[in-house]
Amino acid sequence: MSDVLTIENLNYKRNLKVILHDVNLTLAQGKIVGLLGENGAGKTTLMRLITGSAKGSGHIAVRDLEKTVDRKRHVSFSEQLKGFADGTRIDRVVDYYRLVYPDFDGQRFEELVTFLQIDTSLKLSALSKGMKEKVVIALTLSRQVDLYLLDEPFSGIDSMSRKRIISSIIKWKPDDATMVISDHYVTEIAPILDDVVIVKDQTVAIHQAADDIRDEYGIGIEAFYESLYEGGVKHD
Ligand SMILES: Nc1ncnc2c1ncn2[C@@H]1O[C@H](COP(=O)(O)OP(=O)(O)OP(=O)(O)O)[C@@H](O)[C@H]1O
Repeated sequence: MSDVLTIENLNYKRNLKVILHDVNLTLAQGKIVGLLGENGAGKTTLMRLITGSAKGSGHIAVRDLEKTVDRKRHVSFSEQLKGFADGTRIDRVVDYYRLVYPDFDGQRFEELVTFLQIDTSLKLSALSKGMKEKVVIALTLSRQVDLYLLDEPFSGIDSMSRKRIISSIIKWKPDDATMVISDHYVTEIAPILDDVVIVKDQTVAIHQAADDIRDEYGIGIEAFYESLYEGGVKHD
């Protein structure tokens, strides 16, 4: 399996404050990756750096391509909806996606809309937080790319909808694409994760296969994650 994402010696400061330092991370093709860390750890920033909407020093390559324009072409990032005015109808947003992203798959979007029970005639302003999140997920997953970045897709989402979203991720993720999902909670996504990446102390502190964590420490992902904030993990 080849690598989808390679990050080498990435550093990023904002107003002289170090936000992320010495980040090294390689993600293989076909994985579902949990990007975990507490509030303000730098998860969103890391995603912005990957797409090129934030610029740091170091190297970031998606499918060996380093130029921002190439990276944007191969990455579908959930944050992109932020640029639309509140009065925009969902179907107008979809028109925009069709126009701007040649890889946008309208058929796949229709399937997701049905599955996630979205009414596309509504304006963004008429959507609840959870509904908006579903729209973002449908749009993000409807592009055909190598790397998907979902930033906290479960915020404001009730538990039935969470289950649906998790099912949609499994169902619509292309086999050879990699999906990074950021969250503070891991309970619900833990069972579907292949890899766990933890951002702590302004860097990627841990990147391990989920199965290895279970084997090595004899505990689940959630307990492992929590133990990092309680003075480290203990081996069995
Ligand atoms: N626009 C900004 N201006 C100044 N500092 C910022 C800005 N955006 C983020 N930061 C800082 O960068 C750091 C990382 O923030 P980021 O949003 O990436 O974290 P996060 O892990 O996604 O957090 P959360 O889980 O709360 O969304 C924080 O210290 C935050 O204060």
